[in-house]
Amino acid sequence: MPDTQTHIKQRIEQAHKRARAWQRPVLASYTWEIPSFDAFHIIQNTETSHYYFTSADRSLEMLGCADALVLTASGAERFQRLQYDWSLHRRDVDAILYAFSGFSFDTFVRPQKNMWEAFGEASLVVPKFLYRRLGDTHTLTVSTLVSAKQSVEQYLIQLADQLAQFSSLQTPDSPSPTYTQVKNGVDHFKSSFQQAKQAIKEEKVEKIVIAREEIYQTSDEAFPFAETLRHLEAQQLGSYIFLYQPKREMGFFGATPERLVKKEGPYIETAAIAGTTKRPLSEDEAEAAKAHLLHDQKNLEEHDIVVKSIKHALAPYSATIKAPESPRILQTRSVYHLHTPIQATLDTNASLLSIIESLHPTPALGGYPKRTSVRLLRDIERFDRGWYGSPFGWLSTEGEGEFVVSIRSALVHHQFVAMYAGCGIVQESELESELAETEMKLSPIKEALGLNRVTPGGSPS
Ligand SMILES: C=C(O[C@H]1C=CC=C(C(=O)O)[C@@H]1O)C(=O)O
Repeated sequence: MPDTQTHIKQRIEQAHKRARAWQRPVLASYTWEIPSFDAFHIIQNTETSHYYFTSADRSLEMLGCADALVLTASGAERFQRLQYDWSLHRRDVDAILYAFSGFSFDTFVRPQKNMWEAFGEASLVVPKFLYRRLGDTHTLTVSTLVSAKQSVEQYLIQLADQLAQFSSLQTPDSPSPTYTQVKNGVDHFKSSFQQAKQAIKEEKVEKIVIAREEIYQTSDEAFPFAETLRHLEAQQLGSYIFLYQPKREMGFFGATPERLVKKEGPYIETAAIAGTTKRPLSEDEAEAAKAHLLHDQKNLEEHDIVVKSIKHALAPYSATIKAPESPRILQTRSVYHLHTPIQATLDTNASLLSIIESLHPTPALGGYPKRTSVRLLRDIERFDRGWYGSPFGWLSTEGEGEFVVSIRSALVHHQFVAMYAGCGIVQESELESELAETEMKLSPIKEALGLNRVTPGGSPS
C-alpha cells in the first residue's frame, strides 16, 4: 500500500513539525478505505485494548484497538473537563477523527476497593487503529500522538509493525470457561426495594431506579469477549452492542436497547425507555401483552416521569422538541418496553457532552427528582454501579456522536463477571414482579455466557 504509507508519513511529519513548534504532543491521523473486516476476529486475537460499538440497526460498526490518546476526568465537572481537553486535541487534526467515551454512573467514591477501579469517572479514547463500517463503506483510521522526542521514522516503524500483526493473526481456540455464582444480589435488591418504597412514601422521590448485582467466578483467566459479543450481536437484534476493554483481563460490555442521545449537526435524537413486561413465548399472546403494557397505570407513570424529565433537560438548548403524545412498544428478545422517541433541534452550539451531562441519569436509571434520587442511591445500594447505567458511546471531532445507556451489561474483572439489572420503582411497585423483571433483564447476558437458555420470543422489529 505505497499510497497509504506515503500519506501516513506526511501526516506524521506534519504533526512532528507542529509538536516541535507547539512544544506538546500532537495527534496525527490518516483514514483509508479497506475491504470488509471481522471485528470480533480482531478482538479475539489481539492483546491490545479494545473498544466496540454497533448501532441498534447494525448500520454502523466501530472497533478501536490500542490507544493513541486517553483523556480522563473526575468529579462533578467531569463532562466539561473532558470536553475542554477533547476540544484542544481535536484542533490538531485536519481530518475527522472518532473517539470512544464512557462515564461512571456517579462520582461518589466508595471507600472500599472495588472491581471498577480501573475505569474511572470519565474517559475518552482515540484508538490507534479504528475500523469503521458505515453502510457498505469500510475504513481504517490510524492515529498516533506524535511528540518531538521521537523521530518520524520511529513512529512509522511502530505503526507498520502493529499493522503487520493484524494481517497475520492466528486463530487460537476461544476460551470456554464455566461459571460459578458467587453472589445473586437478591437480598440486597429486596432491602433496596424496601428503602426505595419508604423514600417514595415519605415523598422524598416520586420514582427511583434500584439495581441488582449478580457475580460469577470463571474457571478460566481469559474471558471470551469476542464470542460473547458475537452472540449478543446475533441474538439481541435491535440493541446496541458495546465493549470497553482497557486491558486483556478487564472489560465492560453489554447489549442495550436504550439510546441516550444521538447528535447530527443541530439535530438531537433521544428516547424515554421505561416500563417493562415480559415478552411472551408465543406470538398469540404478544398482542395482549403489548396492549396491557400500553394501558398499565404503574408502567405509564414510570414512563411519563422519564419523558417529562428528558424534555425538561433539553429545553434550555432547544428551539423545538418533538415527541408523540403516548408511548409505543419497543421489543427486545426477552421484554417489551414503553418507548417514546424524542427529537430536538438545538438553538445553541451546546456540545454533545454537555447535553449528555444534562440528561444523565434520566429517571430511567436514576429517579425523580434527579439529585435526591442519586443521593439516596448512594445509601441504598451497597455495591458500586461503576459504568453500569451510564453514558457510553462515540463522538467525532466534528461534534457528532451517539451515546447509549449502558444497561443489560456486565463487567469482567480478572476471573469475575458482575452483571447488572435495575427497575424503576414507583408507589405501586411490587417486590416479586420487580425481582422477576431483573431476571428478564439479566437474561441476555446470561444467555450469551451460556448460563441459561431463554426460549426466543421471535425476532424484534
Ligand atoms: C435499569 C434498567 O432498565 C431501565 C430501562 C428500561 C426499563 C426500565 C424499567 O422498566 O424499569 C428501567 O428504567 C436495566 O435494564 O438495568
